[in-house]
Amino acid sequence: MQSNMPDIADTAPALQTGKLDWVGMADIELPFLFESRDLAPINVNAKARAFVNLHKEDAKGIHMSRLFLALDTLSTEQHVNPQTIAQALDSFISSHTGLSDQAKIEFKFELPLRRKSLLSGKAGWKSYPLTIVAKIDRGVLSFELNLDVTYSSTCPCSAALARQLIQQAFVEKFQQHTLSHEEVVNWLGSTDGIIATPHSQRSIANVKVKLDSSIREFDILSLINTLEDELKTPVQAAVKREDEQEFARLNGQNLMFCEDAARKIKAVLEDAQYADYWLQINHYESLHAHDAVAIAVKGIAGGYQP
Ligand SMILES: Nc1nc2c(ncn2[C@@H]2O[C@H](COP(=O)(O)OP(=O)(O)OP(=O)(O)O)[C@@H](O)[C@H]2O)c(=O)[nH]1
Repeated sequence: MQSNMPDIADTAPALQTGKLDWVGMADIELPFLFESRDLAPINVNAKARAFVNLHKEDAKGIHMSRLFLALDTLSTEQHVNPQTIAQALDSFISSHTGLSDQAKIEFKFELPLRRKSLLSGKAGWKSYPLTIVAKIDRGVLSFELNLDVTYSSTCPCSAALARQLIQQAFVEKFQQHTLSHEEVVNWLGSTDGIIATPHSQRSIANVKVKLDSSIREFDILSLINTLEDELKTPVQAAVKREDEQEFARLNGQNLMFCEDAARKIKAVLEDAQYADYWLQINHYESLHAHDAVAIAVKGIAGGYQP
């Protein structure tokens, strides 16, 4: 049937000749089973982008269906891991002999993970936005992860200003007489004892890391744990009162500007020895209607740009 049909991608002349960097499809719906170290295979609903370059200057076009069907195999017959992604990239190239020598796949999805509460022993689901970019360029494979981690940041400046107001309130209230221990404890437990509170905000660390091309498996859980352990105040899933109190303590003990968060994350990414990294810290301010942002890269030649 197909052989009787016109196939203009193969036979028609290009309207205009020239090489193209990427040609393919975006926003492809692709549910699949995702594999990563220390996690059971997870069902995710990804949006995929699939591309090859078109280096044959006079070819009319690429064969979109061949890319689409290779992704479909990944979705229906395989689990997604570095090996199966590499196979799909290889099939992109081998199905475009003479047309392409580079291929790229991007998967964007939310990774749902069970996360433990701080103290109460409960657990709940928390989703992490994740993008995986895999490329093959003249036989050389590369992987990149792009992950968002959401946390709470309490402003150190606001905390200092609030402390000053609390001191002033104390001086005004108790200037006349000597205090008993009980009076101080009672006052500290009253609303008057905390006359001002520092502002804190929901914040997001966007982190992009380049992985070693020889990796056998993804290790998203350890990257998330490393980032959250460093920030100390990740957004929580299940929360009982004891967890909320612990969260308040952690916020009070980890006051941070966006610069502080950026330096913490930069240090852990350096320690983890990623081939390259890029990070952007976003503090979605509750004081301002605008946001506080800090950006850093590893700074290698030809690497990520800030
Ligand atoms: N190259 C290209 N194809 C497009 C575009 N928009 C839609 N398509 C369609 O993508 C469909 C699949 O293309 P092919 O992979 O060449 O399909 P096919 O010829 O049935 O598959 P093969 O026999 O493997 O070549 C065709 O029907 C094209 O019309 C576009 O902008 N560029």
